[in-house]
Amino acid sequence: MSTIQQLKNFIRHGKQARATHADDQSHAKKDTSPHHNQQHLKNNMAPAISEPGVNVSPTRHNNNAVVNNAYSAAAGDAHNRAAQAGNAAAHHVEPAQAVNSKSKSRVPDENIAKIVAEENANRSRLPRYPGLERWQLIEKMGDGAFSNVYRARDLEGGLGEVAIKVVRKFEMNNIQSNKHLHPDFKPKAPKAAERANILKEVQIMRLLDHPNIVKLIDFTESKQYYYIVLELAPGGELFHQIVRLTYFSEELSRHVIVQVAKALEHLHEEKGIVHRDIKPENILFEPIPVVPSKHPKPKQPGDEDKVDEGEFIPGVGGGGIGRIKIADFGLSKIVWDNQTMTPCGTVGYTAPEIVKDERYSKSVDMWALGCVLYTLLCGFPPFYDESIEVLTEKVAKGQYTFLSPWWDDISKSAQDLISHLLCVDPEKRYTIKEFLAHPWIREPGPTPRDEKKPGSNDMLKAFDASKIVDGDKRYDFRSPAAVNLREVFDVGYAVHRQEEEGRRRKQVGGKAGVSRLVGLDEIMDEDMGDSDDGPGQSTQHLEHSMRQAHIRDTEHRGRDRARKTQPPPAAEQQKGYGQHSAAVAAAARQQVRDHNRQKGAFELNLDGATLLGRRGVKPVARVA
Ligand SMILES: Nc1ncnc2c1ncn2[C@@H]1O[C@H](COP(=O)(O)OP(=O)(O)OP(=O)(O)O)[C@@H](O)[C@H]1O
Repeated sequence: MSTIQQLKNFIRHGKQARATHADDQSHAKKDTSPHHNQQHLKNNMAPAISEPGVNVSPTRHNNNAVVNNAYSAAAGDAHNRAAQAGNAAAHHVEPAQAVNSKSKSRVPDENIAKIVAEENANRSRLPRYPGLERWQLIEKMGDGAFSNVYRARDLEGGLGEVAIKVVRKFEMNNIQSNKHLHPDFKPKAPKAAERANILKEVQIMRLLDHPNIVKLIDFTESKQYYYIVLELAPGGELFHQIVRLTYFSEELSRHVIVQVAKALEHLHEEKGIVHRDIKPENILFEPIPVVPSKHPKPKQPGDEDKVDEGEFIPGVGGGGIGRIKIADFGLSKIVWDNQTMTPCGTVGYTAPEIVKDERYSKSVDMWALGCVLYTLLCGFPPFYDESIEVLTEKVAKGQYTFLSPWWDDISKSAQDLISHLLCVDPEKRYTIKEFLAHPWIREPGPTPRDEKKPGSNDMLKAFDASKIVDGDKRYDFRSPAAVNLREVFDVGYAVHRQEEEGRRRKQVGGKAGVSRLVGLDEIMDEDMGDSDDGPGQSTQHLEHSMRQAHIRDTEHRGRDRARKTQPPPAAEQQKGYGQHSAAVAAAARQQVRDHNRQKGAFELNLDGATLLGRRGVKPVARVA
């Protein structure tokens, strides 16, 4: 199968559940019927989300008559909304729901629709989940394919504020039944794979303890949900700060990228883990107050909308960005050395051929690190084209440029470092150690930029950042602009990962007897023989071991952290959580589906704008 075909499949199938979920959301949001409005007050009395067959007993929030009445009414309304959501799903022929009745899911259709509707009907009305009584949900911060992420407070006090990822098991169960709608979708055991992926993510996070990696605090589950309790990164995604600041100074870019690199060093060198999804969405941060610039630079034409980064304070940060934390280990793998049976990087001596394999595997993260650094410095990604075919080719051939005039004032040393990361040959690409030893990292000299940067913001405008405002208003990350910027990142990374890992798999597969890299993914894919009737033995085993995985010793760490990470009031305005995710992804994927339907081709569309179309300056490609 061609790379492009694989990519199409990746986009269509890997992300479809998220789109389905988002479609439900948009329908729920659009409901302005009188009935809906009448029920609004009652709805604000959030019903606890019940599990089928589980009685919902009154909690301390609803143990009086008034609230109980409201609860019943709201529960009734939830049924109506569920029906609407169900209809909406049917209109969209979103497979996860449309074929649900044919699946052997243990959760009946109407209950799934009800739960999804209750979860998503009103973002300001937070659901209550069975088994999460210890936590008070404060705010929804983001969502993923099968999950919602909330900021929450520990009602028992010790752990302060955390992020809780609530993962819906039932959608994972149902996604397997999509395959007949997509002829080329032939997963081995999708239910097992999806569930195993979550467990694997938790399993990997349990191994990690680093200041630049979001810590796992606890893992529990109910019948229908997994609950992953995580250290809170109160600033949200770095992505939002890039959109906000347009581009970063070299000092701030270094501050960010060094911390990401330290996290990767821990993963690669100490734990033998590859992250495989390093991108601005998965780089979170702790906010700091912005110190106004002592000598504000005059704004250049085209930079009118750029928010001033403020003073950079060495060792602390700038632009509102303090400590960096990388998150989302959903695609991560342990790279095993199957001679020593230890994860690669954990032993002092490793045979040359293994070092080579290991290097290939980890080099995917180094490529991504180059993409992130490039983007931080200029505000747009290194690889872009409106056509997915051309984009694929550009990524495969490593065709990028340090575009003039945007790169004119960025140091040659930074460009040199990037060129060692965006290097097509993984053998020549910098390792994490080489990266950290580069002069731009170790001996930062004076940086020539920021004096003059004509029209740099126009590049961002190609992504239509018109809704971005400063002050206490939130940015509109649901805009097509943000959709497209994210999509460009996602597609670029996916192309590269698939290309490089596919090539490697072929090479390694052909060499019998040579040590093989075995990711936990592959172990799972091979071992998880789940049937429709229930999880396979390996999944069960893993689930069992995960149930034992309550991480008690984090209570201390949590307490310390809660003290340290109270965001200062000024920083409050800086945060930008990932509430866009589902809507953004839905819009993007809808666009993709429409394009596929209309043209039979897959293209990225920037609302008719080419990346350079609106900038009004002729680009000069200088360095390839
Ligand atoms: N520890 C955290 N602190 C603050 N925000 C977080 C945290 N974890 C996740 N988020 C927010 O929730 C979003 C979704 O989280 P995450 O990427 O882990 O979910 P996911 O289900 O794996 O998503 P995807 O399907 O895109 O991979 C993040 O992009 C971020 O905005």
